[in-house]
Amino acid sequence: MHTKGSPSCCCSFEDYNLTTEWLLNHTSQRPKVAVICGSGLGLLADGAANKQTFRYQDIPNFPVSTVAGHEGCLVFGTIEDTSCVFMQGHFHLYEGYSLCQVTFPVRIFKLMGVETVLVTNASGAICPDYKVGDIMIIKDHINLPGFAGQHPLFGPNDERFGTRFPCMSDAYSKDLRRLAGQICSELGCSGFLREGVYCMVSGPNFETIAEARMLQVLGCDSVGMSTVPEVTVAKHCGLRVLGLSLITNMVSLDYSREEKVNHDEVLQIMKMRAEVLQRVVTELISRCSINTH
Ligand SMILES: O=P(O)(O)O[C@H]1O[C@H](CO)[C@@H](O)[C@H]1O
Ligand code: HPA
Repeated sequence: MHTKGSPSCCCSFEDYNLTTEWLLNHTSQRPKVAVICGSGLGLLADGAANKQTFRYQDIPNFPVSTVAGHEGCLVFGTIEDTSCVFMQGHFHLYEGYSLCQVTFPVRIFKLMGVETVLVTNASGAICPDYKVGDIMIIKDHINLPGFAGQHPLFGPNDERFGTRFPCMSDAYSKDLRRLAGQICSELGCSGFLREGVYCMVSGPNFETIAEARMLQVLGCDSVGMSTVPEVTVAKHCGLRVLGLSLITNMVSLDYSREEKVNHDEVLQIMKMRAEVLQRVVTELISRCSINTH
C-alpha cells in the first residue's frame, strides 16, 4: 500500500494485485465466502476445518489491527464443501486508517474469487425496544461519515472494480436476510432476533445524548463505528452482502440515565453471544450457495 493510486486513494490496482497474488501463492484455498469478524468475534472461524492462518503483519500491504478484541489474523478454511476466509479483526477510521485501507481486504476477496461477504459487528441500540444481546440482521444503513465526504469510493473510479455510481438501495441481500432469519429461528434465536437500520459514526467516542437523539430522529436502530465502508466497497464490486450486528449496549437517550458504556462491556456481551453467532454463521456458509443466488 505504498504506491499512490490517486490523491484520495492510497491503494493502486497493483497493490491489490500484489496482495492477491501473495495469498493465492500461499494458500490452496479459493474462498467463495468471506466473513468479517467484528469486535470480540474472532472465534467465528472456529467452525471451519482445514484452517490456515496468516497474521496481518505478514501479508504484504495489509493494515494491522490495533483494537482490543481484533486478533489481526486472516484464516482460510472450509465449512462443509465451501471454502471460506475469516478476517479476525477489521479496521476502523478511528484507528487512523484511510477508508481505502479500511476496505482493502474486501477488494482482495473479490480478486480471489469471493462471491459473498458476511459482516458482523457490535453496536449500541438506539431503538428503545431492543435489548442487550439481541442479534440484528442489518436491513439497511446510514453512512454518516459519507455525508461529510469520508466515503470509500471518493476519488477517481476504477471501473475494474465497479461503476462510478453504484446503487445502494439493495446493499444487503434480501435472500440472505431471509435465510439468516430462517436459520436463527431453527437455532432457537427468534426471541432475540431483530432486523433494522445500522448507522456508522466515525468514533472513537461513544455518542453524546444529543447525538443519540439525532440518530433516533434519523431512523437508526443501532449505531457502530464500522461495516458501512466494507459493505459499500463490497456492493460496488458486485459482492453479495449480509450484515449481522450484535447489540452490546443501550445507547443513552436520556440525561437521567446513569449507565456508561465502555469497550470492555462491549467485548463481554460479544463473548456471551459469540457461540450462537458462530453456529448461525457456520450454518449460513453451508447453506448460502444452495438456497440463494
Ligand atoms: O464494529 P466493531 O468493530 O465490531 O466494534 C464496535 O465496538 C467498538 C466500540 O466498543 C467499535 O469498534 C465499534 O465499531
Ligand atoms: N456506539 C458506537 N459504537 C458502538 C456502540 C455504541 O453505543 N456499541 C458498540 N459499538
